[in-house]
Amino acid sequence: MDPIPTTPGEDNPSHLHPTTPSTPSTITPVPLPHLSDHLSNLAYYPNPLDSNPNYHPSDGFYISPHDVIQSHILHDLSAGAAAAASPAYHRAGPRRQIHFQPSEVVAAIVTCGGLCPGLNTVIRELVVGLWELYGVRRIYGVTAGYRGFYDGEAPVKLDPKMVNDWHKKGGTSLVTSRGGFDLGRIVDAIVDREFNQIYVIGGDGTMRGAVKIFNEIRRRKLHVSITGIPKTVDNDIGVIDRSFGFHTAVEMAQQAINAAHVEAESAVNGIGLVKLMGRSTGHIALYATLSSRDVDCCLIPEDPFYLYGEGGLFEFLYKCLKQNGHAVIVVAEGAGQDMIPRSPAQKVERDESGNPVFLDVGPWLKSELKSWWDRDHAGELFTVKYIDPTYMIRAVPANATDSLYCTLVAHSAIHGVMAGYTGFVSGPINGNYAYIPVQEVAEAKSVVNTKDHTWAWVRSVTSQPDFGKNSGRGSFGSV
Ligand SMILES: Nc1ncnc2c1ncn2[C@@H]1O[C@H](COP(=O)(O)OP(=O)(O)O)[C@@H](O)[C@H]1O
Ligand SMILES: O=P(O)(O)OC[C@H]1O[C@](O)(COP(=O)(O)O)[C@@H](O)[C@@H]1O
Ligand SMILES: [Mg+2]
Repeated sequence: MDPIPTTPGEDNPSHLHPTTPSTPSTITPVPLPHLSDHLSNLAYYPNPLDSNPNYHPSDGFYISPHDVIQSHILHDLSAGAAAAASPAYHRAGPRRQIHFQPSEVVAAIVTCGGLCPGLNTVIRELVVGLWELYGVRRIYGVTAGYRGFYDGEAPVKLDPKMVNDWHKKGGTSLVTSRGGFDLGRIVDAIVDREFNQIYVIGGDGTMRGAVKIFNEIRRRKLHVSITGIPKTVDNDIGVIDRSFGFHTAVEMAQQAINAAHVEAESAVNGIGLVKLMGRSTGHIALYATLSSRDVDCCLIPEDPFYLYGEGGLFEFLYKCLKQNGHAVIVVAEGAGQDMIPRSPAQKVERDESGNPVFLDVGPWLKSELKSWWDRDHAGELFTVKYIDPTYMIRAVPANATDSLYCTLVAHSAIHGVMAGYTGFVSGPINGNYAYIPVQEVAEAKSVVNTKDHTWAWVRSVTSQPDFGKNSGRGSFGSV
């Protein structure tokens, strides 16, 4: 493929990079790193989609640097011009000119951190997309997370035939791991294996690692693009609307909540207690509660609760039992951690990636419930049925909605990397796919906002106490 000469105009490769829009606008795109930031004399080529029989690129097909997505689409018009000033991100999608010649691409795909429904779908779509859209033939899977770059099995050569049915399987066929982030050895391995496109699929920790790799690539002035594809079953990554796999996990959680409800309803003073994943955020618990409608109380890390006293959990539950004969509680694994007694060693325990290791809130709460009943209501029948679906909500293939997301996010990543962008993440912002600097994603965190309408909605469907308002009044004050 012949390089494109650099002539002024819309097709000038300099337009692949953020520029000042031709019409004055109050919207300034968030700058997106590009290989040309640290390398000079890059060549550009026509996009092979021009000659792909399945595509007929017409006006508007290719995304220009002037196509942006605003992060805030809700405005208070009384705030005047200031209302429109919110970060705008470059829109994801194919560019008219690409920087990588497909025959020179050596792509590496790696999955890191915990599982999430859809991981295998993203891998499949990266392989098929690189192969079919751009004609890339050298695609490798790095096994067992970041450590796989320099340790263990050699990268596996991937092709569409091999990954054909991966989307039907939960987990990651490339295998994943925590820890094992050795920056120097990872970048050395990238150089040794001549990888020039790195697709990193992972959560917040993975993105922090990707920032470091990106910075090291720039420091060494390597001709390597790196991109992050955000994966988090907890939905704890900021900037993007949500991660793939989150909706699937919420859907899976319904089975546990339904079972807890049936058990609770079928007992005298029955309590169904369900613990759901969510290390430091309660998104899964919240969405599972709202979609179920059988939940009486949703406990999340963002809304510290207490057990005894006026306005506390037990007072509320007693009311539920007297009114309805049963109650269903959903608790996120990160909730109530400050109330669970722990040894000094447990206080500082971390997993291999440095994440805090939590004590199990489920059995603790079950035991507290029993102690409360024995203490305050001895002689009355009481049952607690505890359900912990743990890995069952994430070790499954993606549902249809998440599957579509996986394809769109994988293709977005490919188009961006082929255009020479680097150090970025693809993800939906207000329903449209955007490119976001990986540094920004690594620093952003998505937590449940207990001041907004959604949390008010939870409280209105559950009628659970406003623990924040009442905090300090119970014998386990919130912290
Ligand atoms: N601050 C960090 N710097 C570099 N690497 C990190 C950092 N935090 C986590 N990692 C690495 O990213 C990978 C996944 O992190 P982890 O927290 O386990 O999962 P997730 O990415 O899903 O949040 C691990 O290999 C871990 O060592
Ligand atoms: O897979 P492990 O190491 O048992 O960790 C379980 C944790 O993984 C999570 O699914 C989150 O994982 P990530 O940080 O990889 O997104 C949490 O909900 C849960 O606490
Ligand atoms: Mg994480």
